[in-house]
Amino acid sequence: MVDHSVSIEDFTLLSVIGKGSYGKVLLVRKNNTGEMLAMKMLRKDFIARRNQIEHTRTERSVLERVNHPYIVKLKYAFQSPKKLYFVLEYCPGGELFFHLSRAQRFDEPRATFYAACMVLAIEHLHSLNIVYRDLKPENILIDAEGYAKITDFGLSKENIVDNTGAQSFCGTPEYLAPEILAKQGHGKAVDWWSLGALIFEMLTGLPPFYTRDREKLFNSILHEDINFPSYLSNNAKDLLQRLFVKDPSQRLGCGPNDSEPIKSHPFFESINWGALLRKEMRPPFLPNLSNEHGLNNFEDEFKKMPAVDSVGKDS
Ligand SMILES: O=C(Nc1cccc(C(F)(F)F)c1)C1CCN(c2ncnc3[nH]cnc23)CC1
Repeated sequence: MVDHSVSIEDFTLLSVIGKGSYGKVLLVRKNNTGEMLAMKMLRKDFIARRNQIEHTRTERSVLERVNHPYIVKLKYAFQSPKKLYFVLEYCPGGELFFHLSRAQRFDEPRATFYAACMVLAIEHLHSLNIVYRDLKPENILIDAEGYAKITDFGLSKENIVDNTGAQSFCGTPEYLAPEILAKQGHGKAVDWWSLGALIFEMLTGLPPFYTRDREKLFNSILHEDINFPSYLSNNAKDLLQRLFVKDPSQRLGCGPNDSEPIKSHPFFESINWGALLRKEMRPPFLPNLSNEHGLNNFEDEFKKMPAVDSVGKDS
C-alpha cells in the first residue's frame, strides 16, 4: 500500500526531469534509505480549475492498488495546502520516446520486446477492469535493466487537458482509437488499438495516420486504411492490420480472452511470456547509466532548472 505519512522533508530534491505549467517531476532521494525516486508535484489550483480532482483521485487510487513489473509503482503520496505529491519508482532509462527519437526507429526484436512488456501491463490493468487509454511513447519508461514500464496514468502530462475545449482529447491524438473520436465510448479494445499504434511507431519512427492537420488526422483515423512501409515483416503487417480494425468488436484482443489472441500471434513468437513476466528475458538495450543516476537519458532543457519544491508561477 502507498505510504501517506511522509512529507517533502523526507526527500532531497536533485534534478528536474519533467515539467509542465501545472506541475513537474523531480529526481529525488529518500533521505533515510538513499532510494532514488521520481516525485511528481502538481498544483491543486490547476487541477481544481480543470475539475480533475475526481479524475486524479480515481487514477491515483487505481495506481495505489496496481503492482506489476511493467507498471511504474506509486510508492508515496502526500499533499501540502497548495500541492499534491506523488512519489513513484524512478526509471533511469527515461522515456521510450527519448530513445525512439534518437534511434529514428527500432529493429523488430527491440520493438517486439517493448510491445510485449506493454501487452503484459495492459493485460494486468484489464484484469482489474481498468482501461489505460494512454499508451504512447511518452508514457513508457525504461528501467535500469532495460525493461519498459507504463508510467502513472491520470497524472501524466496529457491527462490534464486545458479547458478551452479545443483540445477536447487528451494529449496527442495520433494513438486515439476511432471509437473515441466517434465518441462511442471506449472499452478495453482501445488499448489494443493503441498497442498497434505504438508498434507501428517503434518500427517506422512515425505514428500511424501521421499528418500535421488535426482535422485530416481525425478523418483518417476514422475512415482511412493504414499503409505499411514495405520493410515491415509480414508478421508485423498482419498483427497491425488486426489491431487497426476500426470496429472495436472485430479488433484482435476484444474477445473474452482479451490479450490471448495477441500473445499467440506469430509477431510475438520470440516471446516467452512466462519468462518475461518474471523479468527473465534479457532486454535488447541497456540504458547508459554512466552519468549520475542516468540523467543523460533525460532532456537537457529540464536539467538546468532548479530542483526546488515549487510548481508554476505563484508557488
Ligand atoms: O512526467 C513527465 N513529464 C511531465 C511533463 C509535463 C508536466 C508534468 C507534470 F506536470 F505532470 F508534472 C510531467 C515525464 C514522465 C515521467 N518521468 C519519469 N522519469 C523517470 N522515472 C519516472 N518514474 C515516474 N515517472 C518517471 C519523466 C518525466
